[in-house]
Amino acid sequence: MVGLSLSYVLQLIGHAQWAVRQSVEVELCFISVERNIAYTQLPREEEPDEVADALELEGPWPEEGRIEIRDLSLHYFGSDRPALSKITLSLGKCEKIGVVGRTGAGKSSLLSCLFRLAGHLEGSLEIDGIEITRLRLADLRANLSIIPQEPFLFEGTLRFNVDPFNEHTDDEVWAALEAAELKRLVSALPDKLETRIVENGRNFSVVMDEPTANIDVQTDRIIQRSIHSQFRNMTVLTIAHRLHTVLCEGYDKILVLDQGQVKEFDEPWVLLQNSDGWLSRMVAETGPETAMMLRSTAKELYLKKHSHQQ
Ligand SMILES: Nc1ncnc2c1ncn2[C@@H]1O[C@H](COP(=O)(O)OP(=O)(O)OP(=O)(O)O)[C@@H](O)[C@H]1O
Repeated sequence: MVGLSLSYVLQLIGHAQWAVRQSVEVELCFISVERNIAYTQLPREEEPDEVADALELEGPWPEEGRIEIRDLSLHYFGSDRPALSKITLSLGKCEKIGVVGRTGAGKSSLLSCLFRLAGHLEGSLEIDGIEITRLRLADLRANLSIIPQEPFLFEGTLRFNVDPFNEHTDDEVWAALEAAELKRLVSALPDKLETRIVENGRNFSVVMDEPTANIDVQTDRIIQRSIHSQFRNMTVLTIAHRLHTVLCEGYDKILVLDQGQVKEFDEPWVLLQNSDGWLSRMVAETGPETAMMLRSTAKELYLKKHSHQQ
C-alpha cells in the first residue's frame, strides 16, 4: 500500500513539473504575441512628407569618409540631461578611430547619432560634406554599416543571413565569407550556403564556438584583422571594451569620452605621453604588467607608422 502511494506521489510530482513548464511556455508565447503587436503599432520613424525636400545623393556616398562634427548635442526623449553635449571633432579620410570611456560616457550615443537612431540632434554632423540630417533615413542608413556588439542570426538559410535581399551572386557571398574568415568553416558544412539556421542562430554558434576559452580574444583578433584589411578604404569607429583592441591593433586615433564630452582625441601614443591624461589613467587601471605591455605596443606602432610616413 505504501509502495503504491509512493509511486502515485512520484507520478504526481512529474505531472506538476510538466504543468509548470507548460504554463511558462504559454506565458512566453503570449509575451511574443504582445511584443509583435507592440512593434506593429510603433510610430513610423519618418513620414514621407517630412522628407519631401531631402537631399538627393548623386553618385556613391561617402567616398572618403571624412566626418566633421560641430557642437553636436544629443537629447534622448524624456531625459533631462543631454547624452552628448557640444561635441566638436574632425575625422580624416579612412581613419580608424577607437572610442573609449566609462559606462554611460556616450560612446553608443555618438554612433547612434551617425545613424540618427534616437533622440534629438543639435549642431552639425557632416560626412564628406553632406549634412546627415538633410538625407532620407533610408539613404543614410543604406550607406553606413554597423557591426553590433551582439550579432544576430535570422531563421532561414546561411545565405539569407549574409544576403537577406538576394542582391548578390553566390561568388560575392563566398567572397564576403572569405573576408570574414568563415569560408573554410562554411565549405565544411554539408549544405554549405543552404545550411538552415534556427532561431537566433543557436545551431550555428555550436559550429562556430571553438573549444577554447579564448574565443573572444580570437574573434576580436579576426575582426580587427578584417577591419584593417577589408575596411582599409573606409572610416571606422570602434567602441572598444578592451583597451588592448585599440592600442595594439593599429588604430589611428583614440577618442576618450566622459559624461557626453570629448576629453581626449589624438594618436594613442601621443595621448599616453601625458601621464595624467584620461587614456593614461585608464591604461594604468589595467594593472602594472598590462599597462606596460599596452604602452610599449602603442609606442612601437607609433614609431612604425611614422617611420613609414617619412
Ligand atoms: N535610449 C535612451 N534613453 C534615455 N537615455 C539614454 C538612452 N540611451 C542611453 N541613455 C543615457 O545616455 C548616456 C550615455 O549612454 P551611452 O549608452 O551612449 O553610453 P556608453 O558610453 O555607450 O555606455 P556603455 O559602455 O555602458 O554602453 C547615459 O547617461 C545613458 O543613461
